[in-house]
Amino acid sequence: MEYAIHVTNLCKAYQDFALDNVSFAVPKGCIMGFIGENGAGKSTMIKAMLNLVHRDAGKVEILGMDLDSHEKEIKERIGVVFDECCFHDNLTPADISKILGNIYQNWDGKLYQTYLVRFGLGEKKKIKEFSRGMKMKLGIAAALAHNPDVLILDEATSGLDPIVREEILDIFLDFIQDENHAVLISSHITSDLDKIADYLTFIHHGRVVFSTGRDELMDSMGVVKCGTEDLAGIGKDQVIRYRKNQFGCEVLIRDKRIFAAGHPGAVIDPVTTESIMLFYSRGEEL
Ligand SMILES: Nc1ncnc2c1ncn2[C@@H]1O[C@H](COP(=O)(O)OP(=O)(O)OP(=O)(O)O)[C@@H](O)[C@H]1O
Repeated sequence: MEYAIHVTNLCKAYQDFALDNVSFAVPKGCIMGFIGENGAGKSTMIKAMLNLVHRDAGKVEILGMDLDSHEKEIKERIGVVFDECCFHDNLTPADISKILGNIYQNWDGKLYQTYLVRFGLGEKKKIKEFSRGMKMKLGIAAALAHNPDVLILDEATSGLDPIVREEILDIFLDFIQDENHAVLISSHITSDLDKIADYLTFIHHGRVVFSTGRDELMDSMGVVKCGTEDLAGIGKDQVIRYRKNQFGCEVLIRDKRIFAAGHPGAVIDPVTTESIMLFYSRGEEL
């Protein structure tokens, strides 16, 4: 399998937080959703894999190139959007086109204008007059307009209304129709990831809990409701996490086929990205 992004054993320590040997890979033609609660380390991970913060250890390869030896080539071929607008308030979208046109060899002014029109962004309006959502859309238009092969987005859809978000998600889905393209997107809007992500990487307290195909997760895991006294009967190897509530508990099951074979007639509910996150973050191990 060819990877668009391949991160191996990345470590980064701050005084009160550390990314601990984070590894994951995004295959070409795929969208990877990066999930985890506030402070889990998603932004630090994204900054470290772009050399925006210093890495203590680990290897980052993007489009088959090592970040340390090919940073300039890599940056030419990736589009990055953060949750905060990185353009100066006094600039207009037209100014940004001039600036980025001088930076990126592949800058496509016409494509940029197409996105501005599509997103309803006036070319001459100053960024300080933009709403948060408009700034996010501008960042996405700018990231796409130099024809990148890889998009890296950190909470880039968080300020957008559901209609624009759906439009942006469609753009990402179109983008990966080219099998050489890939998207890494961190988001708290897990329903968006349920719509577009092929893979999910879940990071918790700076460590990767899982990094795997979304379908694989949805096909294997399930949720079972039972009494607390029934937990032991399910078997430790099948219980990933459980959460107590006023009626008993909910259990995240590792493999619903194995569980169903051992518990004929049991009701097994499907999982969502959000429910998996909640079990891992708030649930208990047996
Ligand atoms: N420059 C810094 N110096 C010290 N600690 C930092 C710095 N940047 C981030 N951290 C710490 O690293 C941890 C992870 O932060 P990070 O922003 O990567 O999390 P996140 O998963 O992106 O969170 P959120 O979903 O809230 O954006 C936090 O404890 C944060 O305080």
